[in-house]
Amino acid sequence: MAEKGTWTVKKGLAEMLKGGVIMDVTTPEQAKIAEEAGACAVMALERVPADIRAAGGVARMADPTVILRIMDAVTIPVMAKVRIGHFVEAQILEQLGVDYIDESEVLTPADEQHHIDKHKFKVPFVCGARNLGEALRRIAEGAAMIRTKGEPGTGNVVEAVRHMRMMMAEIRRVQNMPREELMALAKEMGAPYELLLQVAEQGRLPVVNFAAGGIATPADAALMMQLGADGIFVGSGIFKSKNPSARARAIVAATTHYNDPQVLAEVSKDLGEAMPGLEIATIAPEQRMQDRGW
Ligand SMILES: O=C(CO)[C@H](O)[C@H](O)COP(=O)(O)O
Repeated sequence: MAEKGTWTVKKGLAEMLKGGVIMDVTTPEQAKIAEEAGACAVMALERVPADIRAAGGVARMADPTVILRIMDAVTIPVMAKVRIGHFVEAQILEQLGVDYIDESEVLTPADEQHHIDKHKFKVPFVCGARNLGEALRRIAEGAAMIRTKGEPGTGNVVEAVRHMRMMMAEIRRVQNMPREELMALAKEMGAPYELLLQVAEQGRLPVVNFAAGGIATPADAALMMQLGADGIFVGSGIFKSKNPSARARAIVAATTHYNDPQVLAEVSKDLGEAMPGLEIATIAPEQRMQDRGW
């Protein structure tokens, strides 16, 4: 059996989630709804991003009691969020035995300059990124999974699209570049050269890349998959909609059958109202979650 905490195991765990939907949940009841709808994992947190946005103040790691109750309620992997740079919250989550930690911009950052040294942990980490340089910096720190950031809690997919298009365009550029130009690009992107070289050779990130932030409909999920996402994170889109179970099932089906318009048309019917959306231009700069971290 592979030893827990090695790079291969950490990365492999994320690969097993490929093609699936990871759903934010705040209670064991929501976790059961997610599992029954076919989620490949759940993410335990105190409030979904739309509620974090509305509440203001400091958003922290969820109460361990709630996380443990969620772990008891489901058989699928349970992830949980820590604040950027808050390595003690991560120590606590590792102690609780969660399957994955999300060092997330959705919570209030604890450190404005430094992310967690994720190599120190046996539990794997996922981190957000808006472009290739940011993704490779997080991977260099030990992230075994990446998700594009989008703008969480808005129900507006436009930023998720922007970040995924940016990531894929940069990967294509690197792939087609003469090798002697890579070092200068590594310097410009602030990306480790060895990782950039891997991207050039493999034509993809060294770890799986899900899409997150603002996905609210089955069509949004399929759009992100067609743009190249390996899977989907949905938070507010499900539990801030009128019928969470139906919408959760539909988003799972749309993620699986993302290239089949007939299925997409079918699963998009009769879902009740989607979450209310937010125009990105109306968000004050200091409330933009995607700009947290670097
Ligand atoms: O993984 C996440 C960020 O850490 C969230 O699950 C994701 O960003 C949720 O965003 P939204 O509420 O817009 O679906």
